[in-house]
Amino acid sequence: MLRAHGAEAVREAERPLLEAGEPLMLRAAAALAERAVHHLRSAPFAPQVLVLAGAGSNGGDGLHAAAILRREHSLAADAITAAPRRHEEGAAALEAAGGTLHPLASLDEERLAHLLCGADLVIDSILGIGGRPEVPAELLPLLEAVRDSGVPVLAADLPSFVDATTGQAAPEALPARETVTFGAVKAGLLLPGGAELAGTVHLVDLGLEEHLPARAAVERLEDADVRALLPRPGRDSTKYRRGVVALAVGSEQYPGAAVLAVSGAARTGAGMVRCLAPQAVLDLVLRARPETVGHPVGPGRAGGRVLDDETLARTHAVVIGPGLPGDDPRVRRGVALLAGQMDVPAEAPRRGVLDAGALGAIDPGTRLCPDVVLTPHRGEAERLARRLDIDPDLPAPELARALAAATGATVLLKGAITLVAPGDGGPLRSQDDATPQLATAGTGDVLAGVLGALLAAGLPGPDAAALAALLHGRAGRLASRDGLHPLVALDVADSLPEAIGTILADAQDLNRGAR
Ligand SMILES: NC(=O)C1=CN([C@@H]2O[C@H](COP(=O)(O)OP(=O)(O)OC[C@H]3O[C@@H](n4cnc5c(N)ncnc54)[C@H](OP(=O)(O)O)[C@@H]3O)[C@@H](O)[C@H]2O)[C@@H](O)CC1
Ligand SMILES: Nc1ncnc2c1ncn2[C@@H]1O[C@H](COP(=O)(O)OP(=O)(O)O)[C@@H](O)[C@H]1O
Ligand SMILES: [K+]
Repeated sequence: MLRAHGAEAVREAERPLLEAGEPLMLRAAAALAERAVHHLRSAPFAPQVLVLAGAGSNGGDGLHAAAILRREHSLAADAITAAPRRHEEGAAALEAAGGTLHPLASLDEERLAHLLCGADLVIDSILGIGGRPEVPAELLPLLEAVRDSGVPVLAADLPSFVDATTGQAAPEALPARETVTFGAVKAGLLLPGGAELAGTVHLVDLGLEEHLPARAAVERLEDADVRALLPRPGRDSTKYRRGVVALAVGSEQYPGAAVLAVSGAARTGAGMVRCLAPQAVLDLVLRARPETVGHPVGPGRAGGRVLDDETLARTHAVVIGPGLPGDDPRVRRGVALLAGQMDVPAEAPRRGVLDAGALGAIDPGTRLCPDVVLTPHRGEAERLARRLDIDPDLPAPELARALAAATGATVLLKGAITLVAPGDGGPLRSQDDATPQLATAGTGDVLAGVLGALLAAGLPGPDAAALAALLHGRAGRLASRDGLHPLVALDVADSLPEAIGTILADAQDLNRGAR
């Protein structure tokens, strides 16, 4: 699990080490220099490095790194000082190593272009965790020139003009090939904004770990976590023990959503998938997925109980919403079931997914638990926020957190980066496993099914939600050959077994290697 922290937590953690006289900046600079050398390994003879240095400690990191590149790697490294002041100790180190510092104000357009023309790598050390996401006017031409030059950028600690805690980024901030981050992954590197600029994140251990708060600000599941979390069948497994999921999905208007959600659940390894839908929808589902257990919802029974008490007691999670109009009786009953407002046996599931059409049935009085997961995309989240009297324009992390706090449910906010705000107030999860090829109708229905299967298997809501986002994103990448070609939603469901198998097989190989 990647665990990231906000700026304040990092400053607190580094304080005791700095007070003890630990040379943190020199260590950070040495690691930065090492990564620069790594990136220059296939560069032409005598490569050149250009450091953009701010006045704070981030600038100090870059200037010391340039000095180390000169002293220890015999590389030509110089700097542009991007602020009226400069980091004096770093500047002195670079000058002593034979480097040149060009004050930005002294460079005209031609001279700047000339410097960039000779550079093989730019180190962005204008701002670190002290940076605000606004670019001063005098720096705009510099950033534009670097961007236009196409020279790869290595960001020191985090891309400049990104808020280390929220990820908020200035539109002009420089995208990096890699971010070499010091002591701890910064939350802003995992959140929308910063994540798009960071490139690969390389963490440098500075001994901060034991001083960081036990609770991270943002977490991200990785492949090793899939192995730990994903239940796999054993010799004593039965279809009931693996988890039974019931999906109230699909209508005359949107019958295909049922096929997609059911396929997502079945392909994730549910023990049994029940589908509660009109007969015409069930016919379609059964043609695609004959293993589905169908429960017809007739016009006469539309408002009635579709599952009897005994069946309900042997169902472990429900998925309500994909392909349902807001006034479908299954929506009202499903929300009432999950909110505990229905007279059902004690064993009836109180865990499940509210998606699409079911999100409209949530009002300010609806109280849910963290094992119920709401899965809105941005538009649905904004509509829900308005009904719950929450500012719909909040940045994504805050919007997800506010919706979770207002409902008690876990909120999975879909997007290029999928955010999960746990209903119990736990750390935000941020999953960046997807491909833009997933932006096509019906892929969200598949996700609801995946999540339903994981909840039915007994995973806590926040874990199930983050894991579902990871598996769904990975299946999308597989289905599109890493974003190379278009996919349709059913391809994502069909790729789930291979996506899961690949992650588990790789983990097994790693384990063997360690033995
Ligand atoms: N964590 C660790 O263990 C280690 C951390 N280390 C390093 O320290 C870095 C943090 O250093 P830092 O505190 O000096 O802040 P940094 O980001 O360099 O500069 C902030 C200054 O810039 C200014 N400013 C802000 N926004 C601005 C804007 N938009 N446009 C223009 N100016 C702006 C602001 O001044 P203000 O405007 O507020 O007066 C402020 O003074 C950290 O990221 C890491 O690289 C390592 O050396 C050792 C190990
Ligand atoms: N640009 C993108 N990059 C990566 N993933 C995306 C992007 N756009 C959408 N997705 C993913 O595709 C899915 C779309 O879901 P949703 O909007 O509910 O579609 P639908 O309602 O048509 O099923 C979500 O899992 C979302 O995270
Ligand atoms: K930086």
